[in-house]
Amino acid sequence: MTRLRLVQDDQQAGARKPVARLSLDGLELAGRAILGPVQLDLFSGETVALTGPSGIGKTSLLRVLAGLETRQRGSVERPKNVAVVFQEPTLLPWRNLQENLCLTLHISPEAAEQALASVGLAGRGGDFPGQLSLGQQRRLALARAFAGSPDLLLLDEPFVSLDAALADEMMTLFETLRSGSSVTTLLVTHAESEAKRLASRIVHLSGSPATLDP
Ligand SMILES: Nc1ncnc2c1ncn2[C@@H]1O[C@H](COP(=O)(O)OP(=O)(O)OP(=O)(O)O)[C@@H](O)[C@H]1O
Repeated sequence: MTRLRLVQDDQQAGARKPVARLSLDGLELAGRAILGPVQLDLFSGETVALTGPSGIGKTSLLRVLAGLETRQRGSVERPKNVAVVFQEPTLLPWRNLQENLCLTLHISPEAAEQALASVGLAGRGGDFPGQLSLGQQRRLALARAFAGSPDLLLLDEPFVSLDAALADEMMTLFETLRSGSSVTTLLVTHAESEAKRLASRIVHLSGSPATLDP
């Protein structure tokens, strides 16, 4: 049985009220223990990187936080307005870019156009997702996440399998969008360099048996 351990730098915890709080006793999927006891508080405006080897349970933890996975034991507190960006952009292929933004975020066409412009897609609102490169689709997915002004942003390896130049461009874009917002972010990543560049705090999912280091 895989058991997991979360090593968390607790310096920032203090008495502040977290924006999101995960108090997990465990998560079993298909009869297998995936996650053990995990306590994770996310505080206002911070970007926390969640790292760990492949298959350890990073995406599962993110899904629990997002409310997409409900089979866990334990409690999750999250704000109302949560945005999730997955590895693969999840755009509606039969809707144009402007509709993709307006329909999912309930924002005006003008706000949608502004969001498109913020990621270098000005004037492309009438195009369909299939007409975009993967890099452009990923930029749009990021723009959509920020355009909804989320209180909590959950990113699941949004820069993975991009060439180095494009990954760098995406990270710069993320930094720009984040600088105009007070969003609290959890970023799942394999890449130490990415975590160091983007995160104010790094937590590491690892170990067997499942325990939580102080
Ligand atoms: N719906 C599911 N049913 C059964 N097992 C699952 C399910 N989803 C994930 N798992 C298993 O849970 C474990 C953790 O998967 P998860 O995707 O959370 O890991 P990860 O750390 O995000 O991996 P990677 O870095 O490779 O994306 C894996 O062994 C996976 O096979």
